[in-house]
Amino acid sequence: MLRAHTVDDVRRAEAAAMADLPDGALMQRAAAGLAAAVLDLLGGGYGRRVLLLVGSGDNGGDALWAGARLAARGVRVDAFLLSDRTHEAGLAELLSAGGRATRDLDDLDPRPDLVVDGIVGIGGRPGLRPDAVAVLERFADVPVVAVDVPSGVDVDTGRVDGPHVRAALTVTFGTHKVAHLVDPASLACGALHLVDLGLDLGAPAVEALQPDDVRALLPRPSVDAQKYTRGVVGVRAGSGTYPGAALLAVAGANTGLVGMVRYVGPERVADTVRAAHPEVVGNGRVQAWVVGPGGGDDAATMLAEARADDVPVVVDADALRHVTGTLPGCVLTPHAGELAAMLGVERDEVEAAPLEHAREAARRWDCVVVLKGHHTLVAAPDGRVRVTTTGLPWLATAGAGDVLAGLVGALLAAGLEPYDAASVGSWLHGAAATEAAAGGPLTASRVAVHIPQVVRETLAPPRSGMLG
Ligand SMILES: NC(=O)C1=CN([C@@H]2O[C@H](COP(=O)(O)OP(=O)(O)OC[C@H]3O[C@@H](n4cnc5c(N)ncnc54)[C@H](O)[C@@H]3O)[C@@H](O)[C@H]2O)[C@@H](O)CC1
Ligand SMILES: Nc1ncnc2c1ncn2[C@@H]1O[C@H](COP(=O)(O)OP(=O)(O)O)[C@@H](O)[C@H]1O
Ligand SMILES: [K+]
Repeated sequence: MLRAHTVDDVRRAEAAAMADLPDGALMQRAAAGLAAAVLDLLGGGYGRRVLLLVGSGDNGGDALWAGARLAARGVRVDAFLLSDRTHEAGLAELLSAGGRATRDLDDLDPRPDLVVDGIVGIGGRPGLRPDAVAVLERFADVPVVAVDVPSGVDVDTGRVDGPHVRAALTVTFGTHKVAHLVDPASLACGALHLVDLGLDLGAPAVEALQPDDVRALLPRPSVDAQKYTRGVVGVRAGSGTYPGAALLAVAGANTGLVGMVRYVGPERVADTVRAAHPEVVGNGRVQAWVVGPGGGDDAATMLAEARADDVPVVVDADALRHVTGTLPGCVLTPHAGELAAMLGVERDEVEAAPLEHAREAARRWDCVVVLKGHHTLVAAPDGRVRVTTTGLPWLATAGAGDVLAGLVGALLAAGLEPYDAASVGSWLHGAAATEAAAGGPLTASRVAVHIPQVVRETLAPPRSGMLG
């Protein structure tokens, strides 16, 4: 599991670790990891040119200590000091290693290969001061390595309300922070690199499933399995106006993860579904329903009929408009526009603070909420949140959400808890999209086709060192 903690969690863990360590030991670990990551990105040291942007706190200290290590490797290092206060020991170390420091923009090497953002870290308030904005604008074409977090983002919420750094790489320390995973701040981080500090941390604020976690959670048939013991998922989707949504939701449900798939909808749509998926049968008992994709005016009835069965329901698309009370055990799968309409706020507000809105929705409807987007959030009513980091922007295509709803329904029917079904489904969906895209465009149907292959690769046992 990739885990992200709040600033308070990190401060507590750092204080505990520092009590047992010599002064400055954590900063040395951080600086060593940062310097190594920078050298890696530069492809070497000697003759390269690096500009450090140095703020007043320990984030600037990390940059200076790392700069000293880079200078010792032959990198030409300039430090631009943004504050009257500077980490003194770090600055002295940089200067004695042959680096330069200035407060004058015009003294800087005009063509650095890389900018290191040590403006602020976890102690920063969101936004940047004009002097920081000016220097970032001057070197706008140069890739930035952010120290700990891209300066200017709100570390605990992932909001970006003002100017902020856009990094190609973020080198963080001890643990990931919420802003590394949650949009829109995650979009400013670039690639992530974690330097271990040996901190002892508690429960994370948000987490992201990794292949091992998905492997452990994936349903698989027991040796004595029958189709009914593996679970049956039912899909109530599609209408005369939107028959395709039924096909896509069924395609997401019918990837072999359950024993059987049922489809309930208009006869003409059912004929199309059966033609494409001969395994699919009609109405009957199910362990989970998927309702809403392409439901149009029938969505309210679909939801009411599914709810009458007292099994978990994945509520998607048109059915989301008919959610009135709490839905314990169920999963809602809105995108930002749909969640905004449900909460009575503007879409922009949800997009600016998806974590806050997903958590609020999960609490309000007492169920798991999947807020779809670049980094889809899966929020549980008790406050836990998982972030999906698989997938790619090509997945933002019509019908992709229908496939996801079907897939999550199948995992629910197979017996996963709603939080696991939603997060594993979203992870598989993203991974299948990446496989389907293979570096290019994709359509929603292709995402469904690639799900079995992703499941296969995820289930394959990790290679043992001894057996090769
Ligand atoms: N505490 C520790 O043991 C460790 C801390 N480390 C580093 O220390 C950082 C935290 O250091 P600090 O607590 O000193 O805090 P920061 O360096 O993040 O920033 C705090 C300083 O920046 C100023 N500031 C706040 N918002 C600003 C803004 N928007 N624009 C300009 N200046 C602003 C504040 O006045 C304050 O002086 C971490 O992010 C990490 O990089 C690492 O060295 C690992 C060990
Ligand atoms: N920028 C992005 N990067 C990666 N995935 C995205 C991005 N934007 C949207 N997605 C994903 O694309 C899918 C779109 O689903 P949805 O909005 O429901 O479309 P539809 O209603 O047409 O099916 C979701 O799984 C969402 O997480
Ligand atoms: K920073």
